[in-house]
Amino acid sequence: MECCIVSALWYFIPLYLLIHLLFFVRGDSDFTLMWASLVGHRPENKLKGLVVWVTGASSGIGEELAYQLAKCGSRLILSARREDELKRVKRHCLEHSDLQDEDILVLPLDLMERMSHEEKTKTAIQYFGHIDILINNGGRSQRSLFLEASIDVYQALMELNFLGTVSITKQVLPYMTQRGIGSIVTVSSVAGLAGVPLATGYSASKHALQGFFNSLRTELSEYPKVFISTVCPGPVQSQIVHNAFTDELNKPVAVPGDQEYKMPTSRCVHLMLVGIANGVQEMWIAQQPFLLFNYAWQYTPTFAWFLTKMLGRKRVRNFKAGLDADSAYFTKTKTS
Ligand SMILES: NC(=O)c1ccc[n+]([C@@H]2O[C@H](COP(=O)([O-])OP(=O)(O)OC[C@H]3O[C@@H](n4cnc5c(N)ncnc54)[C@H](O)[C@@H]3O)[C@@H](O)[C@H]2O)c1
Repeated sequence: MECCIVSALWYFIPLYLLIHLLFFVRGDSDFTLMWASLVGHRPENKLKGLVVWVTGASSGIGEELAYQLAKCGSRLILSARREDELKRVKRHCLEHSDLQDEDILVLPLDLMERMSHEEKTKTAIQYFGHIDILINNGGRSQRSLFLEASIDVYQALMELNFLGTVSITKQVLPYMTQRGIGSIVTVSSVAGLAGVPLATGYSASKHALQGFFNSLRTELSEYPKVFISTVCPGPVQSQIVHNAFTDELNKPVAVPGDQEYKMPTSRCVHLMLVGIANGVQEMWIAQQPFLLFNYAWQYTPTFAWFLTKMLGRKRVRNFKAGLDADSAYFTKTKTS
């Protein structure tokens, strides 16, 4: 009998390790999220009927969040600065889901206008009665060298990505602690875990978010049903490069480059919703080699530094030559 168990283990353990290795190499999310997507709750079962507030809902990840949440049957509050774009997203949601007009509130909001956040939150609460999930998604990236960029750009990045997010959270969280239930989900980035050349201010703002929400999660331990989640995507198809800050405020990115090599927005958002449905606290969502890079940062930082310097040098050189800095990681450098 003992002999049978030992020989079964001889087969089982390598098979188990092989499955893990395959997921590791082929996967596009961390182990916890991967596990949740295999055996966890389905978003369509868990998120139906919940009230979800999405900031930055007018394009990219936020727009796709609106579409997939609408299909799950969540009731939505859609926020960004441009009302016409939000109305377009709302129309699309209504055309492709069973939601009714009254299930979606368009609530224009500028994350940088912090004085307005209390009133906006009251409007949302008055409309739906409560908020189940706040998804802090709105934000902008950066494409400029620190030596060339104005300090105003750094101020704007912190005001928008960090303080804007903290400000909305400050307004919404008391309603959740009062009810004893709710989720605050914040879209951070791989740049919130590791350093990224040409994005020193962006990376700093996302590191700030990581530090803030990791601390807040611990502070809220007496509210076991109030969840704090951070999402760390690698490159995802969206308008993020077009909308990035450069070395001066209001100066557009010269060479946004193509987005094709990045993770499809729908895949990223699907994994996010799986993570939200299963209360995953930190989600790493990235195609390879970015996912491996995250693991390297976590477990072998010296090796990660070596990689960062090698790839970073290439990225900076391409940028200085006026080429698209991003696609340089993957293909021959592209000029448009
Ligand atoms: N796309 C990626 O590769 C990637 C990777 C990691 C993290 N992220 C993060 O994902 C989030 C969404 O970005 P995206 O990729 O969809 O880019 P995007 O540019 O397509 O969307 C950004 C959204 O934020 C909104 N926004 C910008 N400034 C705002 C302001 N002052 N007030 C209110 N809303 C504002 C925009 O209107 C838009 O709706 C961001 O927080 C970004 O940092 C993106």
